[in-house]
Amino acid sequence: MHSVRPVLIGIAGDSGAGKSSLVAQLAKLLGNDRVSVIELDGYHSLNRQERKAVNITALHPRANNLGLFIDHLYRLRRGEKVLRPVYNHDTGDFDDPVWVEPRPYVIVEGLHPFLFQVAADMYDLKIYYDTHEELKVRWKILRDATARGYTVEEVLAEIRKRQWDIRNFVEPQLAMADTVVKLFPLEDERPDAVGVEFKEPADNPWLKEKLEQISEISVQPKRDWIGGREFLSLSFSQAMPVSTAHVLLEHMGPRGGAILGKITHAPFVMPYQLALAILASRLEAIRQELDATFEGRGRSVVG
Ligand SMILES: Nc1ncnc2c1ncn2[C@@H]1O[C@H](COP(=O)(O)OP(=O)(O)OP(=O)(O)O)[C@@H](O)[C@H]1O
Ligand SMILES: O=C(CO)[C@H](O)[C@H](O)COP(=O)(O)O
Repeated sequence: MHSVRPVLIGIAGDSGAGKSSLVAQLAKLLGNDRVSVIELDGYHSLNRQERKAVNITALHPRANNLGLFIDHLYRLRRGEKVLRPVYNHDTGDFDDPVWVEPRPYVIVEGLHPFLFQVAADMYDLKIYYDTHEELKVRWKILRDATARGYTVEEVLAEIRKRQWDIRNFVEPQLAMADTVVKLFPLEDERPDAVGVEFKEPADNPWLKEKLEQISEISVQPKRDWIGGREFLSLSFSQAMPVSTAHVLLEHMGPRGGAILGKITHAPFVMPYQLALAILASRLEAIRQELDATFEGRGRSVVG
């Protein structure tokens, strides 16, 4: 058992939003050996055939063993390793489970990481990945019709079938998030050209406060209401000079500048690259705070 608990991060969002891709890139920036990933698809309670037989989508909580997941989250937070189940998207069935160690960062990504309050309370940061419908559908078709063995018509039919479950079991997590990251299409031919909007609760606007400290950037947040809660929204739709981004990242956390250096050496930073750097720097800052707290307690208490 570790004496210093991991930083727990939950990344919620619909299928095809880009969660796994985001996590892979964050892990690279933080150091793969410092990150453990929990893919929530492993906690499906029914395989593909069984879901079809009872006519339920993977988004319904009943198609998932969220009790086991919450138990694992609790154990990881305490610094214990867990035997996590694995879902195989090639076969539509389960593989052998694998052990997950509580490394300095544990990132949980999937459909329901903080649907239930008892889970939501355990995270250090809850991110809702709210990719614009146009990108999400394009990306899901591209992926499911190549890597997951579906036809385009099957993917479109599945998306239509899932709408009620998305509204009821995935989107409610929007209002629980510490930050909502919305990717949106730009009028740009390049397939990777996406804009990024950060929405933060008005009572805890971490990014807005950091941006306000940088004279090179003028911040004009827009107000937004999600699930009865006020959010402030900050939008990035243009490339930013790397020198400005560097000043910003240095304000964000202990390794902000170094993280940016790992992402690009170009003179300009694209919005998605900036978002990655901001998120990784925020996680480094949380890790540092947690280490300082445990240092103060003599590094022996698991919180
Ligand atoms: N920022 C991005 N720019 C371009 N393409 C992207 C981006 N993020 C993700 N994609 C593409 O979208 C597809 C879906 O992404 P990913 O598998 O990460 O989604 P997901 O949210 O983890 O989905 P699921 O929950 O269904 O597993 C991938 O094939 C990936 O190539
Ligand atoms: O919503 C999803 C999250 O990835 C998938 O559709 C779900 O995991 C089921 O996967 P598959 O379609 O490969 O059986």
